[in-house]
This record gives sequence, structure tokens and C-alpha cells, in this order.
Amino acid sequence: MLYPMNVDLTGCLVIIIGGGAVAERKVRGVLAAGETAFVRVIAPEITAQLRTSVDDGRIEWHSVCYTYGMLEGAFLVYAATDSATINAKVAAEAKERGILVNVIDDPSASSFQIPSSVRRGNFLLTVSTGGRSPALSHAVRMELEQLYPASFGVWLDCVARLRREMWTMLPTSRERTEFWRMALRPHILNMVHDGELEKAEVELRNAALDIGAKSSDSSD
Ligand SMILES: C[C@@]1(CC(=O)O)c2cc3[nH]c(cc4nc(cc5[nH]c(cc(n2)[C@H]1CCC(=O)O)[C@@](C)(CC(=O)O)[C@@H]5CCC(=O)O)C(CC(=O)O)=C4CCC(=O)O)c(CCC(=O)O)c3CC(=O)O
Ligand SMILES: NC(=O)C1=CN([C@@H]2O[C@H](COP(=O)(O)OP(=O)(O)OC[C@H]3O[C@@H](n4cnc5c(N)ncnc54)[C@H](O)[C@@H]3O)[C@@H](O)[C@H]2O)C=CC1
Repeated sequence: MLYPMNVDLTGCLVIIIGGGAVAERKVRGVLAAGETAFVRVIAPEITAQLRTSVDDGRIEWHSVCYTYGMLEGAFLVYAATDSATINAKVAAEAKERGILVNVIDDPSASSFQIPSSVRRGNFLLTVSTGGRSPALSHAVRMELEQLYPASFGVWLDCVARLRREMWTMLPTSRERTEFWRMALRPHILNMVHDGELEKAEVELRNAALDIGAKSSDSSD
């Protein structure tokens, strides 16, 4: 069983061995996390889209075949060639160096796997099958895209702002916990689904005032 973990790649060197269709998708995923990592692709040939990212200065490309020693300094490695033998060699070097490695043709040799994901701003939904059926992850991701519109990203920014305000408005941890458990109930989420963010925010603020008033009554 896999352990879920969301990683901040800021300043990290991510090395992708291979530059084909799958490598391109993995690079896209890394860049979607904010373009704060250093991405290095090592492969004799790369796709047109990867070449565009090289030309734009978003990634670095070493136009050579992989040889032992090229993983030095990496935080994450993708063994993403079309050769099982090369991928296994990359995995062996990564493991020897204690670097996390994703092997695109061998889940059992991977120390991490990439889930399907839906991003709505900082709101991130991920789906994994532990390598058993990537097609099922893809299908569920398509469903989630329909279920969670862009309004959830905007709503998250609003909730994060309110959360900061609640630190002063509701002074105890107990009050804040009670508030958030009550505040994000289905009828509020339904408003978010319908894009009625202002209405949802007004309801939350009123609920916070009620809880604040109740608490000051009981402490009088
Ligand atoms: C273990 C894992 C390794 C890893 O971390 O990469 C892995 C491994 C393999 N994938 C294979 C095939 C396919 N992969 C996809 C799609 C995706 N694959 C992704 C992740 C993962 N794939 C990891 C497990 C994640 C999980 O558990 O769900 C996704 C979720 C994320 C991403 O890559 O960005 C992305 C969906 C993005 C999206 O659309 O949401 C499709 C469907 C399609 O392309 O439409 C197919 C064809 C249908 C099928 O086979 O299911 C094969 C066999 C190749 C062959 O048959 O030769 C292997 C190797 C093996 O299984 O041995
Ligand atoms: N993990 C996943 O999500 C998926 C994995 N797969 C697996 O991916 C593999 C095919 O990947 P594709 O990207 O479609 O292949 P591809 O044929 O498009 O690209 C292969 C890449 O590997 C590079 N390469 C070959 N030898 C190399 C070496 N010695 N050093 C560095 N780079 C080298 C080539 O230059 C090319 O850029 C298959 O094994 C398939 O089973 C397929 C679909 C999804």
C-alpha cells in the first residue's frame, strides 16, 4: 500500500531519463506544481512539446544517453525510457543514492507513483490505484473534473482568508474546530458548486458571529 504525500519541489533537481510521450506527461505534471523545480531531461531524442519547454527555458535538456553517475544531485528521478533494461539501471542507481524513483514500466521497482490529479488553484484532488489500473484513475479523474468546478479554487482562497480572520475572532482552538466542522456542511458546498461564493461567504461570517456571541455569553 502507498503512503500519500504532497511534496514541495521548490529548488529541487528533478531528473527525467527519457523524452518520449510518457516523459512529457511526467514533466508537465512537475511544471504544473508551480515551475519552482529545476527540471533536467536526459535523452538523445525528445518530443516537440518538450523541445518547446527547452526553448522557453522552463526545462534543461542533455541530448545524450543515460550513463551511471548522471543522477548525482537529484531529489526525484523518473526512469522514463522505452527500454526496460535502461529503466532498471536508472532505478538501481537512484536506489543506491537514496533518491526517490518512478519507473514508468515497473510499478514494483518504483519508490513513488504519480496519481491522476485535478487542480483548482491550490485545491488538489488526486486518485491512485497503486499501479493496478491507471485507466481507472484516468476515468475517475474525468468524473472529478465535472464534479469540482473552478469555483472551488476561488472558494479555497476565500476560506483561507476567513481562517486567518478566525484566529482572532474565535480565540480558542475548540471554537475554531466547532466552527469549521459546522461551516463547511453540504448546503454551503452546494453554493460553491453553483458558483454562489458571495452568498456562501456571508453565511460563514454569520455563523462565525453566532459562535463568537455564544462563546462570550457562556464566558460571562
Ligand atoms: C504505476 C504508474 C507509474 C507512474 O507513476 O507513472 C503507471 C504505470 C503504467 N501505466 C501504464 C498505462 C497507462 N497509463 C495511463 C495513464 C496514466 N498513468 C498514470 C500513472 C501511473 N501509471 C502510475 C500508477 C497510477 C495509478 O495507480 O493510477 C497517470 C495516473 C498519471 C500520470 O502519468 O500523469 C496517468 C493518467 C493521467 C490522467 O489522464 O488522469 C493510461 C491511460 C491513458 O493514457 O489514457 C494507460 C493505458 C491504460 C492502462 O494500462 O491502464 C502502464 C502500462 C503500459 C503498457 O501497457 O505498456 C504502466 C506500467 C505498468 O503497469 O507496468
Ligand atoms: N507510467 C505510465 O504512465 C505509462 C508507462 N508506459 C510505459 O512507457 C514506455 C514507453 O514510453 P514512451 O514515452 O511512450 O516511449 P517513447 O518511445 O515515446 O520514448 C522513449 C524515450 O526514451 C529515450 N531513450 C531511449 N534510450 C535511452 C537512453 N539510453 N537514455 C536516455 N533516454 C533514452 C528516447 O530518446 C525517447 O525519448 C513503455 O514501457 C510503456 O509500458 C506507457 C503508458 C503510460
